[in-house]
Amino acid sequence: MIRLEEASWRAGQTAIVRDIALHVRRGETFGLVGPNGSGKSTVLRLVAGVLTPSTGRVRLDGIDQTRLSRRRAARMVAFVAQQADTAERVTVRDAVELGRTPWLSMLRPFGPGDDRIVAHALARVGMSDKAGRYWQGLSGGERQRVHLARALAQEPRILLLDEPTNHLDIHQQLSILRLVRKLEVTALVALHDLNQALECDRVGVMQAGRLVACGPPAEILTPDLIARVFAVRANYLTDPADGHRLIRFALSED
Ligand SMILES: Nc1ncnc2c1ncn2[C@@H]1O[C@H](COP(=O)(O)OP(=O)(O)OP(=O)(O)O)[C@@H](O)[C@H]1O
Repeated sequence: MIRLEEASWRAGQTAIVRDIALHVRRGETFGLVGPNGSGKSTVLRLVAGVLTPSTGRVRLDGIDQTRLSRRRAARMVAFVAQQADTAERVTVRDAVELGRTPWLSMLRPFGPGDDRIVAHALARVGMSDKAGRYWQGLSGGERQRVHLARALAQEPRILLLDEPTNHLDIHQQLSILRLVRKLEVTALVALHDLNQALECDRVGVMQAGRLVACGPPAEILTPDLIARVFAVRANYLTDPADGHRLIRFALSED
């Protein structure tokens, strides 16, 4: 469970996110949407503990994020940031094995159980056949999937994903989102594609550093809100094949 209590973060004198009150329930997949620069990544970084709130609080399963030891936080939360990088001379398997680090110690070295978890994580993102490849030679989408596999190998209770589908082909986009929804984790996911956001349990909408709406996607992502926040015209269409609803966008002036 993730709870932000009136959390704000300032860079110098500039408020980047303000008074964010947000509760992501255990096991829920929560989509965070908003225009470029509205503060989505900053919220994720506050939850990850990369940033500390200037005012307010972030609680993870009831515990104040600032009171968690690094090791405990690393067991609890996995964060896949945008444009995350990795040392170049590692293989895909090495990169995913790093996800096991918070669980290892002198008395609990890497063992067959960890090997199985790593193999399973690679399989879940469809990268088993590339486990021996070097990071350097991977495509953008393959790197993205390896980062997700590392996060899965971490076996976190909370998964933070910053635009996980960017770089991915359409099959991978759909399968990664389905995977995240199926996982028994609390997932907070920053997304640009509002049709993908429709598949989340709930969504939060960021605008200019504030959370301006929060709730079930079909109730929140109305044409009116989309026009106000994203400055585009939105129409809901229904797929005649299966009745699935989707949004079509156009510039307001068209
Ligand atoms: N360390 C910082 N110092 C100054 N400004 C910052 C800092 N971090 C973020 N910002 C600014 O805060 C705003 C919010 O940034 P953030 O990355 O959270 O937005 P975002 O919604 O994730 O954007 P995008 O959709 O483009 O990824 C941006 O205008 C950004 O330039």
